[in-house]
Amino acid sequence: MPRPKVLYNVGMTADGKVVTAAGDSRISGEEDLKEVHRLRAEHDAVAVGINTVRKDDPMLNVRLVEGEDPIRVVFDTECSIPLDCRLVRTARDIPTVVLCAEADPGRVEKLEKRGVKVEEVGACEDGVDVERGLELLYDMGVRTLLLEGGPTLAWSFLKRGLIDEFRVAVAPVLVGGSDALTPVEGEGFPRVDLGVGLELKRVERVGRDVVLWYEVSGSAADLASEHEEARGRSS
Ligand SMILES: NC(=O)C1=CN([C@@H]2O[C@H](COP(=O)(O)OP(=O)(O)OC[C@H]3O[C@@H](n4cnc5c(N)ncnc54)[C@H](O)[C@@H]3O)[C@@H](O)[C@H]2O)C=CC1
Ligand SMILES: Nc1nc(O)c(N)c(N[C@@H]2O[C@H](COP(=O)(O)O)[C@@H](O)[C@H]2O)n1
Repeated sequence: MPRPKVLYNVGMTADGKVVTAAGDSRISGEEDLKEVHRLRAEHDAVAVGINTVRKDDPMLNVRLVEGEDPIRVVFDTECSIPLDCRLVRTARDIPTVVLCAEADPGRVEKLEKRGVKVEEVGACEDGVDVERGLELLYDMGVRTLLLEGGPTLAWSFLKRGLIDEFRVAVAPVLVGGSDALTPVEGEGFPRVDLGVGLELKRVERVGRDVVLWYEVSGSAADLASEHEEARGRSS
């Protein structure tokens, strides 16, 4: 089934964290944030997991450069997105879609009254069925998706071969913290040779940050089936 092309973008410290153990995720420098807004404007939709909404209360719009706002998408298993978060409060002005596994009709009504489109796409082992969710976005006309995290949702995409490109802005700061999250969390692959291979396409200095832009090497579908086979062989 066709799905949108997915770019996963994060801001990371030089020691590999996307948020401190205490919850501060203001990592990218000013110039990179402008680039992120450019990327938002170039994509049909931008997606995050519900924890990112809870922790950051993001806007996910285009405001640091000129450009159109993308559709904002939240992967929210139980449709628990707070009614007073900024995404919901601005859903009448910027298209906002909540993809959930299942939803209470009363909750759906409250969200839809506020302009949010709620789609029940069913569940997978991690939460919302991501493959079905991407197919549905494709049916809605979304051809390009900017995945902005967080790392738990990113693992769910990655292990299914659903990330095509990875862009990381490395900030010149070390924060430590064994509980501080990295760009991809979840169970992880058991061996390095089972990991998703990347090909470096570009390195650039953006303000004080260094941006690394990778393509997933090989087709995502091939990688997903290779990983399945290899995981079968290793267990
Ligand atoms: N530095 C950066 O660029 C970024 C940092 N962050 C930080 O990451 C943190 C949030 O990340 P996480 O805790 O990893 O949460 P997350 O934002 O990835 O959300 C995970 C939650 O989404 C729901 N979900 C629904 N369907 C799912 C699926 N198929 N797979 C996985 N989860 C699914 C589940 O309830 C799950 O607990 C925040 O502290 C935020 O500040 C987030 C984005 C970018
Ligand atoms: N690229 C990048 N660098 C960082 O340092 C970040 N903290 C993030 N965070 C992502 O952007 C969202 C905030 O968006 P708004 O400024 O509110 O529009 C945040 O929730 C993360 O998804 N990204």
